[in-house]
Amino acid sequence: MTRYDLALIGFGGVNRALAELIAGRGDALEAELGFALRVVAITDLRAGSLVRTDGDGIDLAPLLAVAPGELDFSAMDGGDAEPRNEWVIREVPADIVAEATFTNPMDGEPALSHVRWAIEAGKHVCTTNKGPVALHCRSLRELARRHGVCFEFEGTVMSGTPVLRTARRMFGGLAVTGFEGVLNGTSNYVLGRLESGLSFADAVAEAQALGYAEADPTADIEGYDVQLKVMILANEVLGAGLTRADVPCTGISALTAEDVRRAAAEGLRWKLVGSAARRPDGTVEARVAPVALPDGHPLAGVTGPVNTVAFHTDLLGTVTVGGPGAGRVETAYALLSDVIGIHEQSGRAVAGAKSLQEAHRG
Ligand SMILES: NC(=O)c1ccc[n+]([C@@H]2O[C@H](COP(=O)([O-])OP(=O)(O)OC[C@H]3O[C@@H](n4cnc5c(N)ncnc54)[C@H](O)[C@@H]3O)[C@@H](O)[C@H]2O)c1
Ligand SMILES: N[C@@H](CCO)C(=O)O
Repeated sequence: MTRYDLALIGFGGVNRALAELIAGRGDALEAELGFALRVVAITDLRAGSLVRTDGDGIDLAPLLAVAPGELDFSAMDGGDAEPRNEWVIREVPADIVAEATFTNPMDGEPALSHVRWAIEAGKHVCTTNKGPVALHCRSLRELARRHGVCFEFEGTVMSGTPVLRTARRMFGGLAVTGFEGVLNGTSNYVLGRLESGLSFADAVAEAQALGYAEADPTADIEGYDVQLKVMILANEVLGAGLTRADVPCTGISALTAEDVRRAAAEGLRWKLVGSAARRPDGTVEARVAPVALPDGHPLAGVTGPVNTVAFHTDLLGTVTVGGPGAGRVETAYALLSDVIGIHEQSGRAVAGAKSLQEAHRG
C-alpha cells in the first residue's frame, strides 16, 4: 500500500481540519483511495514545531483535543518552541508539504519561501495560500517541473469546490472568453447579514468565528482576496499573465447596512464581483468591484459563504460552477483533493517509466 508522509506548515483552521480528516477517516480514505496518509511534521508560528517520523508518525488525537490557541509543541516528544519551517521543510523526510499559513497579498511571503524550499527539496506541495500562486505561479511551476514534483493549489479559489480542476480538465477544445463570479465567502456572508439587520462589525466577527475570514479580514472586505483569486483564475484559465496592478480593486467597506437594505427593497442585491474578459486584441481586462445585481441575475442568489463563477465559452455559452467558497473543512478537502491529484500524477509517472523500461527491454 502506498503511503504519503505529510508535513503541515501552519496549523490553523485549514491544516487542523486536514488533520481531523486524516485522524477521523484515514482508514476509510485508505480503503477508498488506495493510499495511506501519515503526518510526520507540523509547524506553526504560535505552537512551534513537532516532528515524529517513526511508527505511525504524529499522534493527532491528543493535539486535536487541545484548543487551537493553547497548543504548545515545546514540551512534547519531538517538539520545539520554534516553528523551524526551513529545517522541517528541507530536512524532515516527507513526501508532501501542505502549506496553509496566512496569505500575504503583497509579496506572498513567507509562504512563497515555504513552497520554494519544499520544491527544491524534491517534495510535492499542496497549498491553500493565494499569495505564492497569484504572484509567482509561473516560476513555481517551472521550479516544480525541474525538480519532478507536483505543485497543487485547488483550495486557493472557492475552497474545496473543484473550480480550477473543472476549468483545466473539462474545458478542453473550447475557448473561455471570460468569467464573472462571487469569489469571497466572507464579504458575501457579511452582505447577507447586513441585509438581515446586523452591523458591519458584528457581521465580520461572525465570519471570523465561522472560519471564513482571512487572518486580517481587511483582505476580504477591501477585495484583495478576490483580486488574488481573479489573478489565479485568469492566469490559469485565460493564460492572462495578470499582476495585481492589472486588476483594479474596490471592496465593500464603503457600503452601509442602509445601502444594502434599500437595494434589497428595490429588488437589487449587492455582490462583490470579480471578473475577467478577453479583449479583441487577445489581452485580458479584469476587475473587482461591488455591483448591485437585479434579483434574476445568476449571481444575485448566491448567499452566505457560497461562491459561484460563470465562465463564458464559445461552444457551451455560459457554464456555472458553484459551491462552498470558504470554511475550514471545505478548504481542508481541497488539500485532500490535491493529494489525490498528486497520487494520480505519481501513478502516471510510475506507469510511464515502467512502459518506457518495457519498450527499452522489448
Ligand atoms: N479558511 C478558509 O476558508 C480558507 C479558504 C481558502 C484558502 N484559505 C487560505 O488558507 C490559509 C490558511 O487559512 P486558515 O483559515 O487556516 O488560517 P488561520 O489563520 O486559521 O491559520 C493560519 C496558521 O498559520 C500560522 N502561521 C502564520 N505564519 C506562519 C509561519 N511563518 N510559520 C508557521 N506558521 C505560521 C498561524 O499561527 C495560524 O495558526 C490562508 O492562506 C488562507 O488564505 C483559507
Ligand atoms: N477569506 C476567504 C477564504 C477563502 O479563500 C473567503 O472568505 O472567501
